[in-house]
Amino acid sequence: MRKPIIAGNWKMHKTIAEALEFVEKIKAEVAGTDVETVICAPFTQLKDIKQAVKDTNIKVGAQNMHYEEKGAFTGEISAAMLKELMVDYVIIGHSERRQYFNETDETVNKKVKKALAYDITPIMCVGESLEEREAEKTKEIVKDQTMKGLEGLTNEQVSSLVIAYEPIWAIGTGKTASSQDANEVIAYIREVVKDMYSEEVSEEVRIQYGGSVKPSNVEEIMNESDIDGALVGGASLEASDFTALVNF
Ligand SMILES: O=C(CO)COP(=O)(O)O
Repeated sequence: MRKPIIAGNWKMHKTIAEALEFVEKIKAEVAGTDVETVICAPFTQLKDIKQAVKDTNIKVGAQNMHYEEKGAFTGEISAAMLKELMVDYVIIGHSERRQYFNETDETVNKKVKKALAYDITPIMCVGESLEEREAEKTKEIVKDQTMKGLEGLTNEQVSSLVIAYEPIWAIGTGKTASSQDANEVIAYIREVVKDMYSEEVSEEVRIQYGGSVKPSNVEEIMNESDIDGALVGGASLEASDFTALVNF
């Protein structure tokens, strides 16, 4: 059985004080859940959040990292730096990073490998744009991104990571893919993983949906056969919404 995983992606929101206030509000509310609960926060908050959740089941993720070990990469953060903070997850290849920060399938692949080498679980994002969807290229795009992103990994590594299917047109727009559509694409990604690795790996890898997930639609999405979780932007910023998502 794949453990459900709800992850909040705060993007560029919250100060440390606001983050800690949020954590205090959700701690008790998510204490009894079997759902893996993850907060992906900006770098500046990670240390304090990790400290604040230390006696809870809440996991902490970063939103990006560099693939090199160290060096002259002004403004970047390495896997070792995240590991030092005991970060559990790292989002890799979010569409906003692909769009605004030149992230490519090749850098995504390098980052996935580096995160795994440091025992940080990657949440690797894939997803098509509106033009690509309208041109009926959704499957082609997600297949390409999945294959390139996961290239050269072991079965065990792929089984352990998380993939997030986030159609770009559904991010922050209020437009959600219908749960059936999202499930169909996610089942297809599972097929791609099966062809690349094995049936067992494809049954073990967890695949989330992301794009305008909110308390009112999370249950329907989570009830789909192939969707194991959600990667949530806007609705993860309010403690009451986030706890509702985790307790879907
Ligand atoms: O990009 C997302 C999560 O990574 C989705 O954002 P929204 O939930 O705000 O649409």
